[in-house]
Amino acid sequence: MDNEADVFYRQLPKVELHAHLNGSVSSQTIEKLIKRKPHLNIEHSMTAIGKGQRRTLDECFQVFKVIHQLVDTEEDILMVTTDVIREFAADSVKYLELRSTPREEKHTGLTKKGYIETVIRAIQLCKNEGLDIDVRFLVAIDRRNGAEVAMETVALAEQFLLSSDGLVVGLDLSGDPTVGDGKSLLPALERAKNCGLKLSLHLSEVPSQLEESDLLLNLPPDRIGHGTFLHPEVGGSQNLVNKVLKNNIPLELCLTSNVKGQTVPCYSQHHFNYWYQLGHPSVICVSSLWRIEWQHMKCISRRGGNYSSGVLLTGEKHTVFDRRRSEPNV
Ligand SMILES: CNc1ncnc2c1ncn2[C@@H]1O[C@H](COP(=O)(O)O)[C@@H](O)[C@H]1O
Repeated sequence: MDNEADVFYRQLPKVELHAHLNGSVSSQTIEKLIKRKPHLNIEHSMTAIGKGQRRTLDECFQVFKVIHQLVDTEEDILMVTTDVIREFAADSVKYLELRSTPREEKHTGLTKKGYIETVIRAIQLCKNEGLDIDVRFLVAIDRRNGAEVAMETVALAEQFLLSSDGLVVGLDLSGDPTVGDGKSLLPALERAKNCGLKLSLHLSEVPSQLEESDLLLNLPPDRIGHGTFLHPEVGGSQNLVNKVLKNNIPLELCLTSNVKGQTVPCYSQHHFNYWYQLGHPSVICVSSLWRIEWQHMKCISRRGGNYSSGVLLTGEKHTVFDRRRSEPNV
């Protein structure tokens, strides 16, 4: 049963700016998908990272591959998107930006255009239901798919930017950070920026992305996803930090995701602390299915402090990580 703190965090109005659609599928929805596709022999444990468990980043990406097998028709996408939006609304998220990579599935007839149209239809359905949540969509580029696909994705996003009545607002660059080359994606990202799509880029999620981040920060992006290894203490550089500061680019910090994916050893060493000390705009986000009940908020919030669970509100300085608390078991 929920304790007083759980109820407090759930009811607190929140903003969620970094939620991968297929990373946000709840276990109830996974159940429904598994029932729809028994022939795939997918077990629940293959689609989630449980309480107390950690996985390598690579294993996290294997989980997405399994979920993608379960979500391969317009019908699935409609169900997943409406379920995800309803669940965020039930968690008192008032503004939600979902992001997802449009996929083509030849065996079901799913097209990338149909994928985006279905997500938009789901957002509209939820709006018509009168849910108290404002939802927007970022079309995602999966960096693993290379420059040509990235350019096609931008062309699609551009179409929907003009035709979706304000629902498609931008472009996300994500995918396994150890694969692919950000430099080759630059022309697609520049085109996106020039046509008015907002850019949220996963940058420096792993230490080896120093040069790539340096290059992509010149765009500059409108927001940065993760940014785990930007600062010098963890192998980044002051030059990268200066670029972020100079352009005042907000960071989307996904604490649970980073700890579960083992790019950050524990909450008390999360780079939230670094950017908060600089007074830099940062927003706390969930990222993926390891969105365990907002629990990470408990370790950064002091009673009476000025944090909300989804967004840093005002600037009164106080302990970011209350070191008297033990690490939450999420
Ligand atoms: C753990 N940190 C991460 N870093 C980079 N990309 C990530 C990610 N978590 C998720 N994704 C991206 O989101 C896709 C799943 O949702 P969609 O099918 O697009 O809705 C993954 O395949 C990956 O491309």
